[in-house]
Amino acid sequence: MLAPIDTLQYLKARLDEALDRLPPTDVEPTPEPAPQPVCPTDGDPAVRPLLSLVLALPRRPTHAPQLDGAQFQFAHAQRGTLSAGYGHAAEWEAAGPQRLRRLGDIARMLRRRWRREDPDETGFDAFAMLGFAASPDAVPQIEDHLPNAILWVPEIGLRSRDGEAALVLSATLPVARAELTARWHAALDRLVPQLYGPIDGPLMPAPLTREFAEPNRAGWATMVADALAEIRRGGLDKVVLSRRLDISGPRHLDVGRLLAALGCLFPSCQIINLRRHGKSFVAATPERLLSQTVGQGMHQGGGQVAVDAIAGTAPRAQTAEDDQALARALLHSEKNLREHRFVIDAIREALSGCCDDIRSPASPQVMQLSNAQHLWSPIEARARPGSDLFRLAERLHPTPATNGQPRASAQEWLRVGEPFDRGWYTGAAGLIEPDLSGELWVLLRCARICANRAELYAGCGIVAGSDAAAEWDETEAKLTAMLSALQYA
Ligand SMILES: C=C(O[C@H]1C=CC=C(C(=O)O)[C@@H]1O)C(=O)O
Repeated sequence: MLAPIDTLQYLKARLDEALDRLPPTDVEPTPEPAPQPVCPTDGDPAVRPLLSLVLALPRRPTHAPQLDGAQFQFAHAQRGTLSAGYGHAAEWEAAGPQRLRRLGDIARMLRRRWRREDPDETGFDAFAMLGFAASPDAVPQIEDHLPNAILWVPEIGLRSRDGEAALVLSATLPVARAELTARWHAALDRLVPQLYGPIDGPLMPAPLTREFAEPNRAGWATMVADALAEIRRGGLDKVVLSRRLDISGPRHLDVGRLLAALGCLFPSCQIINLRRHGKSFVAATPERLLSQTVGQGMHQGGGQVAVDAIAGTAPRAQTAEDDQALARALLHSEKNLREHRFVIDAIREALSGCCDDIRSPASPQVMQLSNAQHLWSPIEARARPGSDLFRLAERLHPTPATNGQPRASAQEWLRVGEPFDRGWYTGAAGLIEPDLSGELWVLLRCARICANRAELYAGCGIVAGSDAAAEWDETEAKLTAMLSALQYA
Protein backbone atom coordinates (compact mmCIF):
# COMPACT_ATOMS: atom_id res chain seq x y z
CA MET A 1 0.00 0.00 0.00
CA LEU A 2 1.35 3.45 -0.94
CA ALA A 3 2.03 5.95 1.84
CA PRO A 4 0.36 9.37 1.27
CA ILE A 5 3.63 10.92 0.08
CA ASP A 6 4.16 8.07 -2.40
CA THR A 7 0.56 8.43 -3.54
CA LEU A 8 1.24 12.08 -4.26
CA GLN A 9 4.38 11.31 -6.29
CA TYR A 10 2.58 8.50 -8.11
CA LEU A 11 -0.33 10.78 -9.05
CA LYS A 12 1.95 13.56 -10.24
CA ALA A 13 3.86 11.14 -12.47
CA ARG A 14 0.59 9.73 -13.78
CA LEU A 15 -0.67 13.25 -14.44
CA ASP A 16 2.49 14.21 -16.37
CA GLU A 17 2.22 11.06 -18.43
CA ALA A 18 -1.44 11.74 -19.24
CA LEU A 19 -0.75 15.38 -20.12
CA ASP A 20 2.03 14.32 -22.51
CA ARG A 21 -0.46 12.23 -24.45
CA LEU A 22 -3.07 15.01 -24.75
CA PRO A 23 -3.45 17.18 -27.83
CA PRO A 24 -2.22 20.77 -27.32
CA THR A 25 -4.11 22.64 -24.60
CA ASP A 26 -2.99 26.12 -25.61
CA VAL A 27 -5.13 26.39 -28.72
CA GLU A 28 -8.88 26.90 -28.73
CA PRO A 29 -10.39 23.46 -29.48
CA THR A 30 -13.22 23.20 -31.99
CA PRO A 31 -16.45 22.41 -30.17
CA GLU A 32 -18.24 19.21 -31.11
CA PRO A 33 -21.22 19.86 -33.38
CA ALA A 34 -24.50 20.19 -31.49
CA PRO A 35 -26.61 17.01 -31.73
CA GLN A 36 -29.69 19.26 -31.67
CA PRO A 37 -30.07 23.03 -32.00
CA VAL A 38 -28.67 24.71 -28.90
CA CYS A 39 -31.24 26.63 -26.89
CA PRO A 40 -30.95 30.38 -27.25
CA THR A 41 -29.12 32.08 -24.40
CA ASP A 42 -29.78 35.63 -23.34
CA GLY A 43 -26.49 37.44 -23.76
CA ASP A 44 -23.06 35.85 -23.91
CA PRO A 45 -22.58 33.42 -21.04
CA ALA A 46 -18.83 33.16 -21.74
CA VAL A 47 -18.63 29.40 -21.83
CA ARG A 48 -15.00 28.61 -22.49
CA PRO A 49 -14.02 25.05 -23.38
CA LEU A 50 -13.17 22.82 -20.45
CA LEU A 51 -10.68 20.01 -20.09
CA SER A 52 -11.08 17.42 -17.33
CA LEU A 53 -8.65 14.65 -16.58
CA VAL A 54 -9.66 11.70 -14.41
CA LEU A 55 -6.93 9.99 -12.38
CA ALA A 56 -7.55 6.75 -10.50
CA LEU A 57 -6.75 6.93 -6.80
CA PRO A 58 -4.79 3.87 -5.72
CA ARG A 59 -6.74 3.79 -2.43
CA ARG A 60 -10.16 5.01 -1.40
CA PRO A 61 -9.86 8.15 0.75
CA THR A 62 -11.10 7.99 4.32
CA HIS A 63 -13.05 11.24 3.89
CA ALA A 64 -13.23 14.49 1.93
CA PRO A 65 -10.75 16.73 3.74
CA GLN A 66 -11.64 20.26 4.76
CA LEU A 67 -9.20 22.57 2.98
CA ASP A 68 -8.99 26.36 3.01
CA GLY A 69 -11.01 27.95 0.23
CA ALA A 70 -14.19 27.15 -1.62
CA GLN A 71 -15.39 23.54 -1.56
CA PHE A 72 -18.46 21.35 -1.63
CA GLN A 73 -19.20 17.83 -0.50
CA PHE A 74 -21.96 15.23 -0.89
CA ALA A 75 -21.64 12.05 1.18
CA HIS A 76 -24.12 9.23 1.64
CA ALA A 77 -22.99 6.57 4.12
CA GLN A 78 -25.56 3.90 3.21
CA ARG A 79 -24.91 4.22 -0.51
CA GLY A 80 -21.16 4.40 0.07
CA THR A 81 -20.84 7.45 -2.18
CA LEU A 82 -18.68 10.51 -1.66
CA SER A 83 -18.15 13.42 -4.05
CA ALA A 84 -16.32 16.63 -3.28
CA GLY A 85 -15.05 19.62 -5.20
CA TYR A 86 -12.29 22.10 -4.36
CA GLY A 87 -11.57 25.47 -5.95
CA HIS A 88 -12.98 26.66 -9.25
CA ALA A 89 -12.24 25.68 -12.82
CA ALA A 90 -15.33 27.56 -13.95
CA GLU A 91 -18.51 28.87 -12.38
CA TRP A 92 -21.62 30.76 -13.37
CA GLU A 93 -24.16 32.51 -11.16
CA ALA A 94 -27.76 33.37 -11.93
CA ALA A 95 -30.79 34.83 -10.15
CA GLY A 96 -34.42 35.56 -10.93
CA PRO A 97 -37.22 33.44 -12.37
CA GLN A 98 -35.06 32.37 -15.34
CA ARG A 99 -32.11 31.23 -13.20
CA LEU A 100 -32.34 27.50 -13.98
CA ARG A 101 -33.09 28.16 -17.64
CA ARG A 102 -29.98 30.33 -17.87
CA LEU A 103 -27.71 27.86 -16.06
CA GLY A 104 -29.21 25.07 -18.17
CA ASP A 105 -28.35 26.95 -21.38
CA ILE A 106 -24.80 27.32 -20.13
CA ALA A 107 -24.58 23.63 -19.24
CA ARG A 108 -25.89 22.68 -22.68
CA MET A 109 -23.15 24.77 -24.31
CA LEU A 110 -20.58 23.42 -21.92
CA ARG A 111 -21.54 19.87 -22.78
CA ARG A 112 -20.28 20.36 -26.34
CA ARG A 113 -17.08 22.04 -25.17
CA TRP A 114 -16.19 19.73 -22.30
CA ARG A 115 -13.35 17.38 -23.18
CA ARG A 116 -12.95 14.61 -20.62
CA GLU A 117 -10.06 12.20 -20.52
CA ASP A 118 -10.02 9.04 -18.43
CA PRO A 119 -6.63 7.46 -19.22
CA ASP A 120 -6.88 5.04 -16.27
CA GLU A 121 -10.31 3.85 -17.52
CA THR A 122 -11.81 4.41 -14.10
CA GLY A 123 -15.35 4.86 -15.44
CA PHE A 124 -15.64 8.05 -13.36
CA ASP A 125 -16.60 11.22 -15.19
CA ALA A 126 -16.18 14.93 -14.55
CA PHE A 127 -18.99 16.77 -12.75
CA ALA A 128 -20.34 20.14 -11.72
CA MET A 129 -22.29 21.24 -8.66
CA LEU A 130 -25.67 22.90 -9.18
CA GLY A 131 -27.27 24.64 -6.23
CA PHE A 132 -29.89 27.28 -5.68
CA ALA A 133 -31.69 29.21 -2.97
CA ALA A 134 -35.34 28.60 -2.04
CA SER A 135 -36.60 31.60 -3.97
CA PRO A 136 -35.31 32.87 -7.32
CA ASP A 137 -35.91 36.40 -6.07
CA ALA A 138 -33.88 36.11 -2.88
CA VAL A 139 -31.07 38.64 -3.01
CA PRO A 140 -28.12 37.27 -1.05
CA GLN A 141 -26.97 39.54 1.74
CA ILE A 142 -23.61 41.17 1.22
CA GLU A 143 -21.98 38.93 3.79
CA ASP A 144 -23.74 35.83 2.47
CA HIS A 145 -21.43 33.19 1.12
CA LEU A 146 -23.72 31.71 -1.51
CA PRO A 147 -25.22 33.50 -4.52
CA ASN A 148 -28.84 32.87 -5.54
CA ALA A 149 -27.95 30.02 -7.92
CA ILE A 150 -24.65 28.59 -9.03
CA LEU A 151 -23.20 26.09 -11.49
CA TRP A 152 -19.71 25.26 -10.28
CA VAL A 153 -17.04 23.08 -11.90
CA PRO A 154 -14.35 22.47 -9.27
CA GLU A 155 -10.67 22.65 -10.11
CA ILE A 156 -10.17 19.33 -8.37
CA GLY A 157 -12.96 16.87 -7.78
CA LEU A 158 -13.01 13.71 -5.71
CA ARG A 159 -15.40 10.86 -6.52
CA SER A 160 -15.72 7.61 -4.65
CA ARG A 161 -18.25 4.77 -4.97
CA ASP A 162 -18.29 0.98 -4.83
CA GLY A 163 -14.89 0.96 -3.13
CA GLU A 164 -13.23 2.80 -6.06
CA ALA A 165 -12.11 6.42 -6.14
CA ALA A 166 -10.70 8.96 -8.57
CA LEU A 167 -9.65 12.58 -8.78
CA VAL A 168 -10.93 14.84 -11.55
CA LEU A 169 -8.74 17.80 -12.49
CA SER A 170 -10.40 20.51 -14.58
CA ALA A 171 -9.32 23.72 -16.30
CA THR A 172 -10.68 26.05 -18.92
CA LEU A 173 -8.93 26.14 -22.28
CA PRO A 174 -6.80 27.44 -23.83
CA VAL A 175 -4.04 27.19 -21.26
CA ALA A 176 -0.27 26.80 -21.71
CA ARG A 177 0.86 23.27 -20.88
CA ALA A 178 3.45 24.45 -18.35
CA GLU A 179 0.88 26.54 -16.52
CA LEU A 180 -1.63 23.68 -16.48
CA THR A 181 0.97 21.27 -15.11
CA ALA A 182 1.99 23.73 -12.39
CA ARG A 183 -1.62 24.44 -11.41
CA TRP A 184 -2.63 20.78 -11.22
CA HIS A 185 0.52 19.78 -9.36
CA ALA A 186 -0.27 22.48 -6.80
CA ALA A 187 -3.86 21.19 -6.53
CA LEU A 188 -2.58 17.65 -5.89
CA ASP A 189 -0.11 19.00 -3.30
CA ARG A 190 -2.96 20.62 -1.39
CA LEU A 191 -5.38 17.70 -1.44
CA VAL A 192 -3.66 14.34 -1.66
CA PRO A 193 -1.67 14.41 1.63
CA GLN A 194 -4.97 15.07 3.48
CA LEU A 195 -6.94 12.24 1.86
CA TYR A 196 -5.80 9.40 4.08
CA GLY A 197 -5.57 11.05 7.48
CA PRO A 198 -7.68 9.87 10.38
CA ILE A 199 -11.15 11.40 10.55
CA ASP A 200 -11.40 13.83 13.44
CA GLY A 201 -13.31 11.99 16.13
CA PRO A 202 -16.07 13.72 18.08
CA LEU A 203 -15.07 15.96 20.96
CA MET A 204 -16.89 15.92 24.29
CA PRO A 205 -20.44 17.09 23.56
CA ALA A 206 -20.52 20.83 24.25
CA PRO A 207 -23.62 22.67 25.47
CA LEU A 208 -25.18 24.88 22.80
CA THR A 209 -26.87 28.15 23.70
CA ARG A 210 -30.06 29.19 21.96
CA GLU A 211 -29.42 32.83 21.07
CA PHE A 212 -32.35 33.84 18.91
CA ALA A 213 -35.49 32.24 17.53
CA GLU A 214 -37.77 33.55 14.83
CA PRO A 215 -40.72 33.26 15.25
CA ASN A 216 -40.95 32.50 18.96
CA ARG A 217 -43.60 30.10 20.23
CA ALA A 218 -46.33 32.75 20.38
CA GLY A 219 -45.42 34.06 16.91
CA TRP A 220 -45.56 30.49 15.59
CA ALA A 221 -49.07 29.97 17.00
CA THR A 222 -50.19 33.17 15.23
CA MET A 223 -48.58 32.10 11.94
CA VAL A 224 -50.27 28.69 12.10
CA ALA A 225 -53.64 30.26 13.00
CA ASP A 226 -53.33 32.69 10.06
CA ALA A 227 -52.42 29.85 7.70
CA LEU A 228 -55.39 27.77 8.92
CA ALA A 229 -57.71 30.75 8.41
CA GLU A 230 -56.43 31.14 4.84
CA ILE A 231 -56.95 27.42 4.26
CA ARG A 232 -60.53 27.75 5.54
CA ARG A 233 -61.10 30.71 3.18
CA GLY A 234 -59.99 28.48 0.31
CA GLY A 235 -56.89 30.52 -0.66
CA LEU A 236 -54.55 27.63 0.19
CA ASP A 237 -54.74 23.86 0.58
CA LYS A 238 -51.36 23.58 2.28
CA VAL A 239 -48.48 25.82 3.28
CA VAL A 240 -45.11 24.87 4.79
CA LEU A 241 -44.18 27.23 7.61
CA SER A 242 -40.67 27.37 8.97
CA ARG A 243 -38.56 28.58 11.87
CA ARG A 244 -35.05 29.88 12.27
CA LEU A 245 -32.97 29.19 15.35
CA ASP A 246 -29.57 30.78 16.02
CA ILE A 247 -27.21 28.98 18.39
CA SER A 248 -23.69 29.47 19.65
CA GLY A 249 -21.25 27.01 21.17
CA PRO A 250 -18.26 27.40 23.46
CA ARG A 251 -15.81 26.44 20.71
CA HIS A 252 -15.26 27.00 17.00
CA LEU A 253 -17.66 24.64 15.19
CA ASP A 254 -15.47 22.28 13.21
CA VAL A 255 -17.21 21.39 9.95
CA GLY A 256 -15.18 18.17 9.43
CA ARG A 257 -16.29 16.87 12.82
CA LEU A 258 -19.87 18.02 12.17
CA LEU A 259 -20.03 16.14 8.85
CA ALA A 260 -18.63 13.01 10.46
CA ALA A 261 -21.22 13.19 13.27
CA LEU A 262 -24.07 13.73 10.78
CA GLY A 263 -22.87 10.77 8.73
CA CYS A 264 -23.09 8.53 11.82
CA LEU A 265 -26.45 9.85 13.00
CA PHE A 266 -28.11 9.97 9.56
CA PRO A 267 -26.58 7.23 7.39
CA SER A 268 -29.57 7.21 5.01
CA CYS A 269 -29.38 10.98 4.40
CA GLN A 270 -27.27 12.96 1.98
CA ILE A 271 -24.76 14.94 4.01
CA ILE A 272 -23.97 18.18 2.21
CA ASN A 273 -21.44 20.93 2.79
CA LEU A 274 -21.24 24.03 0.60
CA ARG A 275 -18.38 26.28 1.65
CA ARG A 276 -17.44 29.67 0.27
CA HIS A 277 -15.94 32.77 1.83
CA GLY A 278 -15.20 30.95 5.07
CA LYS A 279 -18.83 30.03 5.79
CA SER A 280 -20.42 26.62 5.44
CA PHE A 281 -23.97 25.63 4.61
CA VAL A 282 -24.40 22.10 5.95
CA ALA A 283 -27.43 19.83 5.51
CA ALA A 284 -28.36 16.24 6.36
CA THR A 285 -31.32 15.76 4.08
CA PRO A 286 -33.50 12.70 3.50
CA GLU A 287 -35.25 14.26 0.48
CA ARG A 288 -34.13 13.88 -3.12
CA LEU A 289 -35.67 16.53 -5.32
CA LEU A 290 -34.88 14.33 -8.29
CA SER A 291 -32.37 12.04 -9.82
CA GLN A 292 -32.02 11.44 -13.55
CA THR A 293 -29.99 8.65 -15.07
CA VAL A 294 -29.42 8.78 -18.79
CA GLY A 295 -28.52 5.66 -20.76
CA GLN A 296 -25.59 5.70 -23.17
CA GLY A 297 -26.30 7.28 -26.51
CA MET A 298 -29.22 9.36 -25.22
CA HIS A 299 -28.79 13.00 -26.11
CA GLN A 300 -30.22 16.11 -24.49
CA GLY A 301 -32.07 14.51 -21.60
CA GLY A 302 -34.36 11.52 -21.47
CA GLY A 303 -33.66 8.58 -19.21
CA GLN A 304 -35.09 7.50 -15.88
CA VAL A 305 -36.25 9.99 -13.28
CA ALA A 306 -36.82 9.36 -9.56
CA VAL A 307 -38.38 11.85 -7.14
CA ASP A 308 -39.02 11.49 -3.41
CA ALA A 309 -42.38 12.64 -2.09
CA ILE A 310 -41.76 13.10 1.64
CA ALA A 311 -44.37 14.78 3.83
CA GLY A 312 -46.26 13.78 6.97
CA THR A 313 -44.18 13.26 10.09
CA ALA A 314 -44.32 11.44 13.41
CA PRO A 315 -41.80 11.37 16.27
CA ARG A 316 -39.61 8.39 17.15
CA ALA A 317 -40.24 6.51 20.41
CA GLN A 318 -37.97 5.02 23.08
CA THR A 319 -38.95 1.41 22.46
CA ALA A 320 -39.33 -0.61 19.25
CA GLU A 321 -42.99 -1.41 20.06
CA ASP A 322 -43.90 2.25 20.61
CA ASP A 323 -41.97 3.19 17.50
CA GLN A 324 -43.93 0.72 15.42
CA ALA A 325 -47.18 1.96 16.91
CA LEU A 326 -46.25 5.52 15.88
CA ALA A 327 -45.33 4.35 12.35
CA ARG A 328 -48.66 2.48 12.04
CA ALA A 329 -50.57 5.52 13.26
CA LEU A 330 -48.71 7.70 10.74
CA LEU A 331 -49.63 5.34 7.89
CA HIS A 332 -53.31 5.65 8.88
CA SER A 333 -53.43 9.32 9.83
CA GLU A 334 -55.98 11.04 7.58
CA LYS A 335 -54.34 14.45 8.12
CA ASN A 336 -50.82 13.22 7.33
CA LEU A 337 -51.96 11.21 4.30
CA ARG A 338 -53.74 14.31 2.97
CA GLU A 339 -50.61 16.41 3.56
CA HIS A 340 -48.60 13.75 1.73
CA ARG A 341 -51.10 13.49 -1.16
CA PHE A 342 -50.65 17.16 -2.09
CA VAL A 343 -46.96 16.46 -2.68
CA ILE A 344 -47.56 13.35 -4.81
CA ASP A 345 -50.19 15.10 -6.93
CA ALA A 346 -48.00 18.16 -7.51
CA ILE A 347 -44.97 16.02 -8.44
CA ARG A 348 -47.03 13.96 -10.87
CA GLU A 349 -48.46 17.13 -12.37
CA ALA A 350 -44.98 18.71 -12.73
CA LEU A 351 -43.57 15.56 -14.31
CA SER A 352 -46.48 15.12 -16.70
CA GLY A 353 -45.20 18.01 -18.87
CA CYS A 354 -41.83 16.36 -19.53
CA CYS A 355 -42.09 12.66 -18.62
CA ASP A 356 -44.07 9.55 -19.54
CA ASP A 357 -44.83 6.38 -17.63
CA ILE A 358 -45.13 8.14 -14.25
CA ARG A 359 -45.40 5.60 -11.43
CA SER A 360 -46.19 6.31 -7.77
CA PRO A 361 -46.91 3.64 -5.15
CA ALA A 362 -50.54 3.06 -4.13
CA SER A 363 -49.70 3.93 -0.53
CA PRO A 364 -46.67 5.52 1.12
CA GLN A 365 -44.07 3.74 3.24
CA VAL A 366 -42.42 5.03 6.39
CA MET A 367 -38.91 6.46 6.24
CA GLN A 368 -37.30 6.27 9.70
CA LEU A 369 -34.57 8.70 10.68
CA SER A 370 -33.03 8.95 14.12
CA ASN A 371 -35.05 12.07 14.98
CA ALA A 372 -38.35 11.57 13.08
CA GLN A 373 -40.29 9.28 10.76
CA HIS A 374 -41.85 10.45 7.53
CA LEU A 375 -44.38 9.25 4.98
CA TRP A 376 -42.40 8.56 1.81
CA SER A 377 -43.47 7.72 -1.74
CA PRO A 378 -40.70 7.17 -4.28
CA ILE A 379 -42.03 8.30 -7.69
CA GLU A 380 -40.50 7.15 -10.97
CA ALA A 381 -40.92 8.30 -14.54
CA ARG A 382 -39.31 8.22 -17.98
CA ALA A 383 -38.09 11.62 -19.15
CA ARG A 384 -38.86 12.70 -22.69
CA PRO A 385 -35.89 13.60 -24.91
CA GLY A 386 -34.96 17.21 -24.26
CA SER A 387 -35.87 16.99 -20.56
CA ASP A 388 -32.56 17.39 -18.78
CA LEU A 389 -32.00 17.92 -15.08
CA PHE A 390 -32.33 21.71 -15.34
CA ARG A 391 -35.71 21.50 -17.07
CA LEU A 392 -36.97 18.87 -14.63
CA ALA A 393 -35.78 20.87 -11.61
CA GLU A 394 -37.43 24.01 -12.93
CA ARG A 395 -40.76 22.20 -13.13
CA LEU A 396 -40.48 20.39 -9.80
CA HIS A 397 -39.06 22.98 -7.42
CA PRO A 398 -40.49 23.91 -4.99
CA THR A 399 -42.77 20.96 -4.27
CA PRO A 400 -45.52 21.26 -1.66
CA ALA A 401 -43.18 19.41 0.76
CA THR A 402 -41.42 22.73 1.32
CA ASN A 403 -43.72 25.37 -0.16
CA GLY A 404 -47.41 24.52 -0.35
CA GLN A 405 -50.36 24.12 -2.65
CA PRO A 406 -51.33 25.85 -4.91
CA ARG A 407 -47.69 26.72 -5.58
CA ALA A 408 -48.07 30.41 -6.50
CA SER A 409 -50.47 31.21 -3.63
CA ALA A 410 -48.23 29.46 -1.11
CA GLN A 411 -45.15 31.30 -2.41
CA GLU A 412 -46.93 34.63 -2.08
CA TRP A 413 -48.22 33.74 1.39
CA LEU A 414 -44.72 32.88 2.55
CA ARG A 415 -43.16 35.94 0.91
CA VAL A 416 -45.46 38.17 2.93
CA GLY A 417 -45.90 36.11 6.09
CA GLU A 418 -42.59 34.40 6.84
CA PRO A 419 -40.47 36.60 9.10
CA PHE A 420 -37.11 35.78 7.48
CA ASP A 421 -35.56 35.03 4.11
CA ARG A 422 -35.00 31.27 3.80
CA GLY A 423 -31.80 31.69 1.81
CA TRP A 424 -30.72 28.20 0.71
CA TYR A 425 -32.94 26.37 3.23
CA THR A 426 -35.50 24.49 1.04
CA GLY A 427 -33.42 25.29 -2.05
CA ALA A 428 -31.62 22.36 -3.67
CA ALA A 429 -28.10 21.22 -4.52
CA GLY A 430 -26.47 18.27 -6.19
CA LEU A 431 -24.17 17.01 -8.88
CA ILE A 432 -24.61 17.41 -12.63
CA GLU A 433 -22.93 15.06 -15.06
CA PRO A 434 -21.60 16.41 -18.35
CA ASP A 435 -24.57 14.77 -20.15
CA LEU A 436 -26.87 16.97 -17.99
CA SER A 437 -28.27 14.13 -15.91
CA GLY A 438 -27.57 14.01 -12.17
CA GLU A 439 -29.17 14.29 -8.77
CA LEU A 440 -30.45 17.18 -6.66
CA TRP A 441 -31.28 17.15 -2.94
CA VAL A 442 -33.70 19.43 -1.09
CA LEU A 443 -31.76 21.47 1.47
CA LEU A 444 -33.44 20.48 4.73
CA ARG A 445 -32.17 19.79 8.28
CA CYS A 446 -29.54 22.40 7.63
CA ALA A 447 -27.49 25.19 9.16
CA ARG A 448 -25.31 28.08 8.08
CA ILE A 449 -22.14 27.86 10.09
CA CYS A 450 -19.54 30.47 10.86
CA ALA A 451 -16.96 30.27 13.69
CA ASN A 452 -18.82 29.26 16.89
CA ARG A 453 -22.30 30.20 15.63
CA ALA A 454 -24.93 28.46 13.52
CA GLU A 455 -28.30 29.42 12.05
CA LEU A 456 -30.65 26.44 11.82
CA TYR A 457 -33.89 26.10 9.89
CA ALA A 458 -36.83 23.70 10.08
CA GLY A 459 -40.41 23.72 8.91
CA CYS A 460 -43.56 21.65 8.58
CA GLY A 461 -46.61 21.42 6.41
CA ILE A 462 -49.83 23.03 7.62
CA VAL A 463 -53.13 21.66 6.31
CA ALA A 464 -56.70 21.76 7.63
CA GLY A 465 -56.57 19.97 10.99
CA SER A 466 -52.97 20.92 11.88
CA ASP A 467 -52.33 21.82 15.51
CA ALA A 468 -49.86 24.65 16.27
CA ALA A 469 -48.36 22.96 19.38
CA ALA A 470 -47.87 19.61 17.62
CA GLU A 471 -46.30 21.34 14.61
CA TRP A 472 -43.95 23.27 16.91
CA ASP A 473 -42.85 19.97 18.45
CA GLU A 474 -42.31 18.57 14.96
CA THR A 475 -40.01 21.46 14.04
CA GLU A 476 -38.14 20.93 17.32
CA ALA A 477 -37.59 17.27 16.37
CA LYS A 478 -36.38 18.34 12.92
CA LEU A 479 -33.99 20.89 14.46
CA THR A 480 -32.64 18.10 16.65
CA ALA A 481 -31.05 16.53 13.56
CA MET A 482 -28.51 19.32 13.33
CA LEU A 483 -28.42 20.26 17.04
CA SER A 484 -27.42 16.78 18.12
CA ALA A 485 -24.51 16.68 15.66
CA LEU A 486 -23.43 20.27 16.35
CA GLN A 487 -22.71 19.36 19.97
CA TYR A 488 -19.87 17.15 18.75
CA ALA A 489 -18.46 19.64 16.23
C1 LIG B 1 -39.84 21.44 5.62
C2 LIG B 1 -39.25 20.41 6.22
O1 LIG B 1 -39.65 19.12 6.05
C3 LIG B 1 -40.49 18.71 4.99
C4 LIG B 1 -40.02 17.38 4.60
C5 LIG B 1 -40.48 16.24 5.22
C6 LIG B 1 -41.60 16.30 6.06
C7 LIG B 1 -42.29 17.46 6.20
C8 LIG B 1 -43.51 17.52 7.06
O2 LIG B 1 -43.98 16.47 7.51
O3 LIG B 1 -44.00 18.62 7.32
C9 LIG B 1 -41.92 18.69 5.46
O4 LIG B 1 -42.81 18.76 4.38
C10 LIG B 1 -38.10 20.59 7.10
O5 LIG B 1 -37.51 19.60 7.53
O6 LIG B 1 -37.70 21.75 7.35
